[in-house]
Amino acid sequence: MTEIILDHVSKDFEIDRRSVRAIDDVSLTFPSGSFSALIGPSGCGKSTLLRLVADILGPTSGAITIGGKPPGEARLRHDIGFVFQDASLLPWRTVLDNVSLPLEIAGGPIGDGPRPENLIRLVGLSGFENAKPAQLSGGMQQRVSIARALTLRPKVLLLDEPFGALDEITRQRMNLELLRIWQETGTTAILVTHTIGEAVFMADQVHVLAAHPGRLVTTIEVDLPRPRHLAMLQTAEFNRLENAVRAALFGDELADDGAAARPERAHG
Ligand SMILES: Nc1ncnc2c1ncn2[C@@H]1O[C@H](COP(=O)(O)OP(=O)(O)OP(=O)(O)O)[C@@H](O)[C@H]1O
Repeated sequence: MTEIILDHVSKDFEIDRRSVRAIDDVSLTFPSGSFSALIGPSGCGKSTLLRLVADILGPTSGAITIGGKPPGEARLRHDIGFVFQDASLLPWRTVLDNVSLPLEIAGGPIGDGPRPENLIRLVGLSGFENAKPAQLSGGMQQRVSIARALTLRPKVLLLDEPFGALDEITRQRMNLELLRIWQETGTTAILVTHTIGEAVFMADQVHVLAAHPGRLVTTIEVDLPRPRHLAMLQTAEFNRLENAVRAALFGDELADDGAAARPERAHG
């Protein structure tokens, strides 16, 4: 069981000797093996929240548990895989050597962890084991970084806008691949995204955040069946869910825009 629980978590940063509240009293549960999305305007604390779960940062107040234990323990057990927006591969190492890097740092395989060659196959890069990052497209580089994040068989996969820099078509393909990999590995996944459709397509729950200070607005349950298919993007149910996320993101602004677009009616 790798349920992630945030219990009244707040995070302050010191900027110019001033304290800025980045996360304000967020309580969230990410069920074991679920796929969740975090969406919200720039500065609402999405990346900070992921970094708190990954134990890169500590909360100012409140508590976080991963499978009932503090994030520091999960990190030491290599239970957390992190994929960043930038693939951040080592340019002088081959695909295989980049994927193997966490094993080298950890000093060898952890239990019955997957072999790097198998992970490269899982992310669809068989035949590119000896390529250098510069010889790969952006999408292929992100596949390598996903394989690298899975090398130590993490129970938690944190994804900070992993496909933000990719074109729409590649992005959709990568999302489908990511869902396949997630279902095969059974991790608890949290995806940060700026795209409403992506959040709905990928997740079981979409958590909508607001900024200044970063806080939870609402959670939208996505009950679309799995596995997800691209055809679902065109269904009325998908549209309804997108609209629900949009309404939570924009709130009253949506209604105001509607009034502004109908000035003649507004004036009778
Ligand atoms: N290391 C830091 N030091 C000081 N302030 C920080 C630090 N990291 C984040 N912040 C502040 O915390 C707030 C939330 O930042 P964060 O990067 O988590 O937001 P975000 O929702 O991921 O934004 P974006 O969508 O633009 O990436 C911002 O006001 C930011 O300035």
